[in-house]
Amino acid sequence: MADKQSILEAIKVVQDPELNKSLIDLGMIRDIFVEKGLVRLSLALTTSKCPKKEAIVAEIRQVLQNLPDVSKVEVKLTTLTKEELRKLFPEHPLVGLNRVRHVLAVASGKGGVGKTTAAVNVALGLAAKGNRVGLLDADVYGPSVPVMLGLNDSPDWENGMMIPVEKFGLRIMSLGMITDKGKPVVWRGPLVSKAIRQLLGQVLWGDLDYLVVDLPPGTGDPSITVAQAIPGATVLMVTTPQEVALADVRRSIDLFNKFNIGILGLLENMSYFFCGHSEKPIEIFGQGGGEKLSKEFGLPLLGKIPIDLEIGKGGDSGVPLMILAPDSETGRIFQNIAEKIMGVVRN
Ligand SMILES: Nc1ncnc2c1ncn2[C@@H]1O[C@H](COP(=O)(O)OP(=O)(O)OP(=O)(O)O)[C@@H](O)[C@H]1O
Repeated sequence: MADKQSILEAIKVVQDPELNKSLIDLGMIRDIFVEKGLVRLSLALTTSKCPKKEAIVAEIRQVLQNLPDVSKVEVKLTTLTKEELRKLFPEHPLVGLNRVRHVLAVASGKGGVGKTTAAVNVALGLAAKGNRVGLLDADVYGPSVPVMLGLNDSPDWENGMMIPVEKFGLRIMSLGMITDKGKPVVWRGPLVSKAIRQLLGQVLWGDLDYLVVDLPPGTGDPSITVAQAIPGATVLMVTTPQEVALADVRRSIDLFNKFNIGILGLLENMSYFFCGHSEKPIEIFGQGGGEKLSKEFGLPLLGKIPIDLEIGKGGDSGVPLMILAPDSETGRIFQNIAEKIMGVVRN
């Protein structure tokens, strides 16, 4: 006859997939009730938004229904209290960057070159390859990730921690989500550092292969302040092909080098355009900028992204290109960039 003891024994093999420990050892199984083949129990999760909760419940059901005299299993979901969490994990294991393998900070020499567009579509490209990906919009001048991804929600708070908003398979947080909407914010150094520390340290990022960070544009303090606040971040530098843009990018690269922040590679955006009347790409903004920088600094050029009206449409409609048309020519370029990044920064 199944009893409380045999139920506990059976569930012992079920682990929390993010913490890799038995649910029993974590104290997550409680209020077990057994009667005439019915098992009722509560599962206390680290967060109610746990992305794996259905999978955990399915595994509990499976192991219990394998017991000879269990016919029905009812699982009630609750969460661990703040005190329980603190006791279990003096430092919560899913908060901050503890379980983030790689941080990619997307930077640019100046504004408007397509840094956010690149950050969003590269993040989606990495997610499409099966990676767990977060996106942090740390652009103090104008956080535009919420608009590009059509997000209006504020993050939920639980036990004093922020839970990233989930969309298109990404875990997303934006400076725009923690400021009062419609109120302009003047970000100065200490305020920037504080806000970034909060976004990094108080958010339940969980287990991530990549956290893509949209840095503030330009060679000024904010991009360095933000990049410095993120331990182990490597930079993806976005440029456009024309000579006048290169001076700013050079300054930006020099600055990152000076602060010992590693640069992974370059992305050239708005490289060419197909007008529809000819097969020949038109290089509206000149050519060769990305290659030139690549040679000068010994950095790989990870991709050349064309001017594509679908990118603009995607940016305005809240549905980015990598969701609208992942297999279009430009979509395949982003897929290729994601593959190259995975080749350079492997787990
Ligand atoms: N390759 C492209 N083809 C067509 N439109 C593009 C392309 N790249 C960016 N855009 C458009 O250009 C505008 C600026 O892009 P984006 O916001 O990504 O630039 P940014 O460098 O992040 O700007 P900021 O410096 O303000 O943060 C957006 O409307 C975007 O849709």
